[in-house]
Amino acid sequence: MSATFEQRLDAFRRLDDAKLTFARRDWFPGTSGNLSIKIESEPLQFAVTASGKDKTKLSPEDYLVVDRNSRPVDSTSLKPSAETLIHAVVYKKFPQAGACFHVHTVWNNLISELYFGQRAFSIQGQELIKGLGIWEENARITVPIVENFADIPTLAAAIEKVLTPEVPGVLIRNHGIYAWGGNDFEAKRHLEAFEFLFEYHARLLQLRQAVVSTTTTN
Ligand SMILES: CSC[C@@H](O)[C@@H](O)C(=O)COP(=O)(O)O
Ligand SMILES: [Zn+2]
Repeated sequence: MSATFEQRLDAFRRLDDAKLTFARRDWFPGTSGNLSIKIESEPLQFAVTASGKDKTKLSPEDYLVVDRNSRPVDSTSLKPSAETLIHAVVYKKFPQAGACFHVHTVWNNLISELYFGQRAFSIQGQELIKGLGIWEENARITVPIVENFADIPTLAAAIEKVLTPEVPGVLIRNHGIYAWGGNDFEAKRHLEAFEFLFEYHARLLQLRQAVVSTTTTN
């Protein structure tokens, strides 16, 4: 059965909210980024941003609904995000996921490049790890990093291989992050927590370097 008008409207409104919040933070440079919200699990249907749009703006042609094969469920001139396949991979792997957000930021790109050698970025003992829903004492998280394959099915397959239920996100080298959650509120919280951790860690490295330089030159 196809999503009802009310279900679509609700998903589109939630996407508007998320999009404007992230746009205010400059998380969509150069039309980058894509967002989705699940509408139905069985059969899978989700609302996703249309490809190539300026995601800092709202228009009546921002979103469309696609099926588990990333194909539009209605006849439309809109093209789903070029990376819709990645959203579909997340929803298929994690049936409890209800929203999936992708942004390109300088901090997530820096971390993805710095730690690509290890294919993962780990961080421990930072309070914002709780923002990922991980509450253990002195918790350590490991975010997988995949190569930025230009071919989207190849990229989606690489992502599928490294997805883990422990951490609701994956970095793509010199590209950006995909973060998801049970609903849009949770996916946003996860994305914000990841971005905080990336920026914190990158700035810490810079400051440590500055301290080392000061102490060695004085
Ligand atoms: C314009 S650079 C970004 C794109 O190549 C892509 O990575 C992206 O995030 C947005 O693609 P889109 O098809 O608009 O969803
Ligand atoms: Zn992208």
